[in-house]
Amino acid sequence: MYLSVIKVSVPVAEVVGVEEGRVEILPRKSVEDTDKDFTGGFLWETQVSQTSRPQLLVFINPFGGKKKGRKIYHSLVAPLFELAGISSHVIVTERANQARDHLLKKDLKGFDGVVCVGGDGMFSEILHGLIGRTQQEAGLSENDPTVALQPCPLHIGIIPAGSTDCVCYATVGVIDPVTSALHIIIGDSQPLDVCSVHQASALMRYSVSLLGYGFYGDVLAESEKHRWMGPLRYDYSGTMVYLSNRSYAGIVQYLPADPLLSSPRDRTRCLSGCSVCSRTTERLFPHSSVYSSHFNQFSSDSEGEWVSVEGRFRCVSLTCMSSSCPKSPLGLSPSAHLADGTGDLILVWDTHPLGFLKFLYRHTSTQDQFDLPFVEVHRVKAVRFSLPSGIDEEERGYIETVSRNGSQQHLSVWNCDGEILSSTEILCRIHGQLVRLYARGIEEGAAVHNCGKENDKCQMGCTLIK
Ligand SMILES: Nc1ncnc2c1ncn2[C@@H]1O[C@H](COP(=O)(O)OP(=O)(O)OP(=O)(O)O)[C@@H](O)[C@H]1O
Repeated sequence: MYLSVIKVSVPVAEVVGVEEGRVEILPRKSVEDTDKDFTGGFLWETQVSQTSRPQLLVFINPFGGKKKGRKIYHSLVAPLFELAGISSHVIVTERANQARDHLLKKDLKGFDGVVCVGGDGMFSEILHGLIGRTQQEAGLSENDPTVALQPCPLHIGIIPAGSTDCVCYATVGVIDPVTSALHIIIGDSQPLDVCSVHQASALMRYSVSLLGYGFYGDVLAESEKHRWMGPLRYDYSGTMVYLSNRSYAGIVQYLPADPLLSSPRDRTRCLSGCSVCSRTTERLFPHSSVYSSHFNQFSSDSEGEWVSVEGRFRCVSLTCMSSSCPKSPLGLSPSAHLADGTGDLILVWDTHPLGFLKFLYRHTSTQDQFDLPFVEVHRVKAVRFSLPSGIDEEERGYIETVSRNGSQQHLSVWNCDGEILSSTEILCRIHGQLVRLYARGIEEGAAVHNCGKENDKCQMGCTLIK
């Protein structure tokens, strides 16, 4: 649908700012300016009502990040929703998991999307609530790791207001509440893969970014002991864990993805309109009906052959997206895709401390972190992790065991999107495009700085990527 303004034609879905006599995209407009820009008088009121603007259920975590969730929503986001004619039902949470429980139990009729105002933990609550609700309604058991989960009909919007906003950063390219609000208003739709994590026949959690055993598990466990330090705890804990120089025994089995479709080392980036993800949409939803024809990704005939490796690892990581963040501009796996139905499995074998430091350091630069003799990366559909015989799962956590060479070692824990898992032996499966976000991926022109900041504001020394 096109809106004609004097002699200029622009797609309605792309218009976010209007002034008499000219039309321009104003992604970083301040709220004070939006009155005259956004409505533009009768013309906008008429046109806006013809487009389908979402009905939203909004959850605000008042304690996320710097505790500014409420302020961010009411001063920056709500005025834009109001101007766009969006009706929103706002719930300020009073406890952890309130949003998840609401989504699992309450009437959601009439809502097009759920918005979380908070950080990655809050996003995870929404994710678990919506996936759980959708499976309940479809009569599917989340505890069965072989079941093809039903995609969620409601979109998720993220208004970043946490101390970690990695999912927002990885799907929008910047951490900015106004930009995210505009993606919601426009009704952008970005599919996202989700990894289910099971122990035996019980669902443990869902993950969209990092599942890490070894180094990343230890850093999370260590940082939990130092929460009082604030965000600095991650740097401190990273240093302490690095200095402890640990490696862990394990058996990793994985189900490779089709190597003809893409590779974790093809040096491409998953950007807005990514062709690999678009082909996956066509494969998963051939009749373009997301909710009626979900492809059974785990049918036994299409599964392929599992590969098994055993040894000692510095870390074992599985990531469903690049997992880029301001500290690691290109991310854990720079060529990973948001919505291709696969994850990247990164195996870092035991090595000398300087080698491992080199690997870690390369995450902060554009150097290829996989181009090291002790590192492997595989694009996979599923991963199983188990302990070699002789190591007891019951002894998980930080119970010390004595390794063969006599030095003291520990079992590690799994870091699942910032939460510690209570099991070591797990089965992970990637569910292609299980949820949709109000986002459009990282735009080519916008991906100027991978730290998400503009040229003059970047203090990370991050590398400019075109
Ligand atoms: N009202 C509440 N009181 C306490 N905890 C809450 C409340 N609402 C949500 N939570 C929980 O707070 C956790 C952290 O929230 P969020 O992700 O928004 O902030 P964050 O600052 O990024 O978190 P983190 O400190 O983990 O980095 C989430 O796991 C969520 O379940």
